Amino acid sequence: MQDQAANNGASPRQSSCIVDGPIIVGAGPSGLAVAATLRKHSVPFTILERSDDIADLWTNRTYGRLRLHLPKVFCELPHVRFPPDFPAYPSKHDFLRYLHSYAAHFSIAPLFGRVVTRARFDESTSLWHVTAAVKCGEATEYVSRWLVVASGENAEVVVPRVKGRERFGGEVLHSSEYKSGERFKGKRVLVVGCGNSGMEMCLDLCEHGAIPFMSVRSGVHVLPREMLGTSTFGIAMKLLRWLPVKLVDGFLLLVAKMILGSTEKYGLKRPKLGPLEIKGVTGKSPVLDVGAWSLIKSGDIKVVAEVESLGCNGARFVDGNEMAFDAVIFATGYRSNVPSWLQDGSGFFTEDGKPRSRCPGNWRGPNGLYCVGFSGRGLLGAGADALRAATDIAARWQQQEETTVGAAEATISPV
Ligand SMILES: Cc1cc2nc3c(=O)[nH]c(=O)nc-3n(C[C@H](O)[C@H](O)[C@H](O)COP(=O)(O)OP(=O)(O)OC[C@H]3O[C@@H](n4cnc5c(N)ncnc54)[C@H](O)[C@@H]3O)c2cc1C
Ligand SMILES: NC(=O)C1=CN([C@@H]2O[C@H](COP(=O)(O)OP(=O)(O)OC[C@H]3O[C@@H](n4cnc5c(N)ncnc54)[C@H](OP(=O)(O)O)[C@@H]3O)[C@@H](O)[C@H]2O)C=CC1
Ligand SMILES: O=C(O)C(=O)Cc1c[nH]c2ccccc12
Repeated sequence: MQDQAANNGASPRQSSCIVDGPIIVGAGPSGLAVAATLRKHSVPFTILERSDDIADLWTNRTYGRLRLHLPKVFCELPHVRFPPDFPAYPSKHDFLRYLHSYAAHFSIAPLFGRVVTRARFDESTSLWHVTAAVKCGEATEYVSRWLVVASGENAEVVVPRVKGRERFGGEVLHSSEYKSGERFKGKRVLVVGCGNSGMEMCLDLCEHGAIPFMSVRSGVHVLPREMLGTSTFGIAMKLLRWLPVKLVDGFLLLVAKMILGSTEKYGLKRPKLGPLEIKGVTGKSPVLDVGAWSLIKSGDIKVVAEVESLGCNGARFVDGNEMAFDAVIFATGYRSNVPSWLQDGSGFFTEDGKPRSRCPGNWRGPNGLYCVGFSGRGLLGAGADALRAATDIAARWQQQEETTVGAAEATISPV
């Protein structure tokens, strides 16, 4: 890394350095997988990570009971298998252990505490200028030919504006702040949202003696995590090799109905598009049930309508019902933060901060821009993107090195 200027005179203080190899934004699974693959090709890199450790989402923004909900073979990063003693569905602690040893194995040392606030492409030099806020208003500009966006589809929380929220006297939190149901024992808790987070928190609340209510707006596909002893996801992947997605969805829904019964009867309408098709088209994940469904059937988890407003001690719903609650937890999902920092002149990303083109053509943008972990296919998709992006960068890096060495040899060779 080459230091360019101590301070350009602008306020706040900003230093600038040209880095060797690409700049990677984010040290989650995607950023680590890109770095590992670059390491294999002997390409240097710089990772900028806002938090003070790797895998911030998994370390700090997930609940205690979380397990991978896809079988382990679908969650491994490129080049390193999970240890053989890992369970079929590793816990978040298992997964974190793996990620730390992955980073150590490839000697990946991100620069922590660097919040990327701006990235712009300079047409005149064909270089990316990436600004990262460090602390106390200080900032550093990193300059490179290549920029890898690996900041995640789940970078920021989504909390809807609900009328009367400021009047509600109980605790309000987002699922990313929820650790365990222990402290809600005996409390009436409204969980807004019925994705995997909403479902699993309701299950956890029940198991800790709380009284959960799950507010549903538009419904969701609930699938058993396993069908006849085999993972539903694994079956779907196998069938997709031979059959179109609509047929596979039809099969999954038929078996789900046989195993779970009708979900509509309990207030969970199924979307019009099938579970895999809707995941591909909108990114909405089906719920892979790990136990909440039977508690919905037994009435321990109560399904309620969309929230209309909050009051001092409870909520009003769009169907006119009103109920008292001690706490409200928004399990309303996440969003990308790319639009807040990437100046994307070419419109490669949408306003939602996801690549405009669909998988598999979504990992490479113009001008040395790459995008890893935005294919809506979880860790499996992140690993595939990482391999493609890092291999492409490595080829260009090698080319550049050869040109530079060639030019240097030409300069020093005797005439
Ligand atoms: C609760 C939960 C459970 C999940 N379970 C599964 C599962 O079982 N299987 C599966 O396949 N997928 C799962 N997912 C999907 C999840 O997106 C992936 O597992 C994985 O975390 C994606 O990795 P990533 O590196 O792309 O993003 P992240 O893990 O979100 O990592 C992005 C990193 O970028 C950093 N960052 C963001 N913005 C900036 C910035 N401006 N400057 C600097 N750094 C920044 C973040 O701090 C973070 O460390 C789950 C998601 C959630 C929320
Ligand atoms: N064990 C595991 O592996 C787990 C994996 N995950 C994954 O993490 C990702 C995020 O999941 P999750 O946190 O559940 O988020 P999701 O985006 O999947 O679900 C959000 C939920 O909140 C609802 N919602 C959003 N906005 C509003 C609003 N304004 N008013 C009312 N309801 C609203 C949505 O309803 P609507 O459909 O109407 O918009 C939906 O039910 C997913 O990929 C998921 O699969 C999460 C937890 C556990
Ligand atoms: O946890 C998620 O939502 C994931 O992104 C993993 C995932 C990728 N493809 C899927 C299809 C069905 C269910 C989960 C996933």
